[in-house]
Amino acid sequence: MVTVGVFSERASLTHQLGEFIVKKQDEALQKKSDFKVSVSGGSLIDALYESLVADESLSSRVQWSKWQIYFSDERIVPLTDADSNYGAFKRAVLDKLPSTSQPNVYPMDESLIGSDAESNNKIAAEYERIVPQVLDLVLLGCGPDGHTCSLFPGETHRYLLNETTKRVAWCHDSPKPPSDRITFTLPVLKDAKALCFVAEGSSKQNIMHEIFDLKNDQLPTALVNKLFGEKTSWFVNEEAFGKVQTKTF
Ligand SMILES: O=C(O)[C@H](O)[C@@H](O)[C@H](O)[C@H](O)COP(=O)(O)O
Repeated sequence: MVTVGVFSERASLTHQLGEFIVKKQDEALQKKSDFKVSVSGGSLIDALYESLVADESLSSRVQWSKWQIYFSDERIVPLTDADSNYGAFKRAVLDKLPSTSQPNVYPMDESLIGSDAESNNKIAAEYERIVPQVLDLVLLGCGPDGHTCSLFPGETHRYLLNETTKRVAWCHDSPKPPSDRITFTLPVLKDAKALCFVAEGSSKQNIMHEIFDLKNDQLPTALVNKLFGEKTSWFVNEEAFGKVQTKTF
């Protein structure tokens, strides 16, 4: 069963999200010397800033130097490009941390960017090489179409959901620009210890209804709930959850 927290105030959502992440960090650090986490792009990144940097009661408990940070998906653009997920995370979070308290961050190798399929496949393969088998926590967004990572709904994109060998794959036709991306595939989510979605705002109402009431597992997000529900948590606000009827997740 999926765990869902619905919040009326943004500050409570980001605080509880931060508590959740710090708990996962502490659990990981009780057993080993690092916390392996991946982040996604989109509005999640601002929520992470609010939770882990701006929230003073939490920021002092984040042991950044023990974090190993990966990207659940990345757009194939230079890391300084406005579209880069690494770039967005750097500007919102990393640049706000003191130089003495920086995490280890593993961005895509931008030196491999070319303009053909071969270089895009190589970028994915190289990223797969550095992503650990087991992540302690995978942080995910949910698009208004029900995508997560760069796993999109629909037949055109099924090749990514069906991927069982490649753990990181080239997404060559993303309906959300830019078109070329790399993305974790389901095997990475399967092996991770915990998965956590953040979804906010009224633009998510229809898709939340499809995911939680209709349980339409053609949607990658609903499929993640179905396959990995026991280790999946959602942090949503009341606007996003406005049309959801069910109380059993
Ligand atoms: O690079 C990306 O596009 C993201 O990783 C993507 O999967 C994102 O998480 C969702 O689209 C939700 O984004 P919003 O929260 O901004 O709607």
